[in-house]
Amino acid sequence: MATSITVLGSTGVIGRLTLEVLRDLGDRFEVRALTAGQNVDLLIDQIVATRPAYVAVGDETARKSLSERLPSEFRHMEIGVGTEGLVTAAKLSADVVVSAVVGAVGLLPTWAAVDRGATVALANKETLVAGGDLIMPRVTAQGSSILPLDSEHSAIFQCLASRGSLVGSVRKLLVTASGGPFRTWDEAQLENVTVADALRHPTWNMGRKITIDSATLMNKGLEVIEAHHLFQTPYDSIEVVVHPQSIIHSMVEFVDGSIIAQLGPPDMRLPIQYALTYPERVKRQTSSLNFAELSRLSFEAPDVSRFPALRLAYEVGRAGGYAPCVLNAANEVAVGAFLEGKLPFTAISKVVEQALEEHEQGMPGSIEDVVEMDGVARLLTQAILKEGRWRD
Ligand SMILES: NC(=O)C1=CN([C@@H]2O[C@H](COP(=O)(O)OP(=O)(O)OC[C@H]3O[C@@H](n4cnc5c(N)ncnc54)[C@H](OP(=O)(O)O)[C@@H]3O)[C@@H](O)[C@H]2O)C=CC1
Ligand SMILES: CC(=O)[C@@H](O)[C@H](O)COP(=O)(O)O
Ligand SMILES: [Mn+2]
Repeated sequence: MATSITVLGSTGVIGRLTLEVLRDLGDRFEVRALTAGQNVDLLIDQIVATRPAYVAVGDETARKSLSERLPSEFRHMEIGVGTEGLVTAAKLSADVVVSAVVGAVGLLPTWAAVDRGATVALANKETLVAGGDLIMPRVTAQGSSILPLDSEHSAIFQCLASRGSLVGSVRKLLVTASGGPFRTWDEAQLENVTVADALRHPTWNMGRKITIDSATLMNKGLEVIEAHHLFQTPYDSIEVVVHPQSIIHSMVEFVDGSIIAQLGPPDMRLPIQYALTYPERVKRQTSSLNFAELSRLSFEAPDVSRFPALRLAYEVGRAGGYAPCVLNAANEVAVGAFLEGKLPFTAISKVVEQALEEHEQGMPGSIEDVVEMDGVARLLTQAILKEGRWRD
């Protein structure tokens, strides 16, 4: 019988690659539901190609546009809207939910999928950053599982899959980072970064928000928190290593000093397929890495003085409570402002730091508390931007 699958964020970079991998895998999968934000044209193509039972879009305007333009044979389809539509999609009885929306909008649908014991293939790291302390125990309680799609976490997952003894054998996780487009830029150059500069990632082709996060190293910070939750590893045992070629996707050092690394070309179809077919490895038409041509793999330490977002992420991870949720929400707002040309690049982490200084401390008791704090932190960050308080 085919495995049923729901893709949240099917019109994004990861969503599109997921559908490509599913197409290549043939009839072992069937699509149950798809969700998009605003890209109705692409969603219509995806509906025609995969024939889901349910779809959802970001808002009422997108719903109206979709229902008017759907080919007649799909006119009967139920179309969900907004967070409610995402949650409905996640609750449908698919075996696997690919969580590939961007941002904390993924919190409630990812929670809904976990809550019904589904397997979640997780790209949406913001959800785990904001709500990981509640989500991971829920995964265990509900018999759900989270399979990482993020390349570094897939790499670590693959390294751990090959270890002999499970408990206590890991010394540290080594999370690799490309260093982003500004790895070699000095502080004066960073003051004059343009949006186009920041969107030019050296090794990966990704959505706009994560591309900016890679440029500030916030992406690596979010990934450290993600690794902490996924692999139940203390922050002192998670190290970031800058590796500009993005060939080693991460490594695990074991207590005997041995290190296992996962390597491959920078192509997200690999971790996506690994999660979807886990624990099987299925043949793919890919070219092998040519080590003679690669010639050099290099490594350096991250510079948290030029890229303070990474330091902030370690700090909030260690602090716990609402702090990681606030960091994430403030970052989403600040990155949005940068992309609109309203905030300098170097101000992104200053805005986040200011929001962390001003926010209310505390511990969320439920996922709804996290969603509420996400909203509060966004309003706080907008006020910080409006009043320029990040300059203080
Ligand atoms: N791209 C990559 O290589 C990697 C991405 N990730 C993570 O995966 C996630 C997705 O990244 P990526 O695919 O690059 O991002 P994209 O921006 O390309 O895609 C985001 C998806 O989310 C949808 N979306 C955005 N906002 C909303 C909303 N408010 N309501 C409903 N749907 C919404 C978009 O819809 P639409 O386009 O129709 O508006 C789109 O389908 C992120 O969390 C990212 O950090 C992790 C590792 C690698
Ligand atoms: C493909 C992927 O997993 C991204 O998260 C990638 O790692 C971003 O690159 P950086 O290492 O530059 O953040
Ligand atoms: Mn990654």
